[in-house]
Amino acid sequence: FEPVTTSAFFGVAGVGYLGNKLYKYLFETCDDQWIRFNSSNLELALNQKLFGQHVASRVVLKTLTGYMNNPNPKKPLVLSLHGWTGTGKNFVSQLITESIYHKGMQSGFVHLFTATAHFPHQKHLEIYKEQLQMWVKGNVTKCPRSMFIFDEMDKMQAGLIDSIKPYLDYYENLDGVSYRQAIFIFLSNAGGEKIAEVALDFWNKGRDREEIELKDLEMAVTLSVFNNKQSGFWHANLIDKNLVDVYVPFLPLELKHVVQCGLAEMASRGIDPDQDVVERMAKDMNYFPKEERLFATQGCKVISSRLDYYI
Ligand SMILES: Nc1ncnc2c1ncn2[C@@H]1O[C@H](COP(=O)(O)OP(=O)(O)OP(=O)(O)O)[C@@H](O)[C@H]1O
Repeated sequence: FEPVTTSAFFGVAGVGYLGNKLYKYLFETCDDQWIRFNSSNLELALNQKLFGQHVASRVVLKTLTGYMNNPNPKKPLVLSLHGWTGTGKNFVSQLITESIYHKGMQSGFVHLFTATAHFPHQKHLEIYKEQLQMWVKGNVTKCPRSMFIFDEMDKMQAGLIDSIKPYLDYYENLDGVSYRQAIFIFLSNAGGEKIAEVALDFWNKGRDREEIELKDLEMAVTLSVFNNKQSGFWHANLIDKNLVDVYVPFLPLELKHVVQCGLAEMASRGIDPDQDVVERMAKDMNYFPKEERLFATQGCKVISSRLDYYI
């Protein structure tokens, strides 16, 4: 029997320690080396990269900072982002992930579901429900600070979200798993038209867009979500049960925001931003309502492909 000498022990322990360090350096792990919320980064990104969304920007920053700084949240964070197409809902989700996960959307702890891609067949609803439940449970067990983004909520079959409803609730744990560190983000166009009506009303009254507050839009959003029986929210009664922490309204974008998006797109491609080119492109796009031509029908969504014709 050879007693292990102190130096040999520390040698082995040292190699183990270094190995562990190297592993954590190379592979994403569920700890603060890879997952750390940076509120100032989020604030900066929202201020500099997101155009025309003063309400959404404020609500997202406040809610996320409050939740992430709370060591004992009573439930997982549930955000529901609403608005017209191309107004920045996916983009904001991306900025949120980048402020928490070192790898942003590429993180293995961020899970994106799209109704049409992941749950396309109505007849498979029961299987989807089971799979979704297992996926969420399995991933939160692996990493409590997991994020789940559900895009196209209005195309999600009513009933699907039912299966994960218990996970969004105030339980301390379910079958030994606590969901309180998890973040759920729902994206949908529901409420987009009503939000546009409010924005148009402000414009008609000669009021500044920046005067619009969350309270002016909240009712518009919750009512349209509540009244839409087709919506994936309907069956799950997330509204009745107050499981959604905040509804984040996205305003329809105006020509000046489309121009900002165009300039940002040019800069991101390493091209000198050209105001004339971008304005020409922005003016050729479609706007609604027909008479006022105030809001971009496709928001900033098609900018990157459109720009190619004008450069
Ligand atoms: N408000 C905005 N500020 C800056 N860029 C934006 C904004 N809105 C959209 N964009 C740009 O347009 C792209 C498409 O927008 P995004 O996918 O976020 O729209 P969406 O609201 O999720 O649309 P949909 O409802 O159709 O899914 C983004 O990747 C971003 O580059």
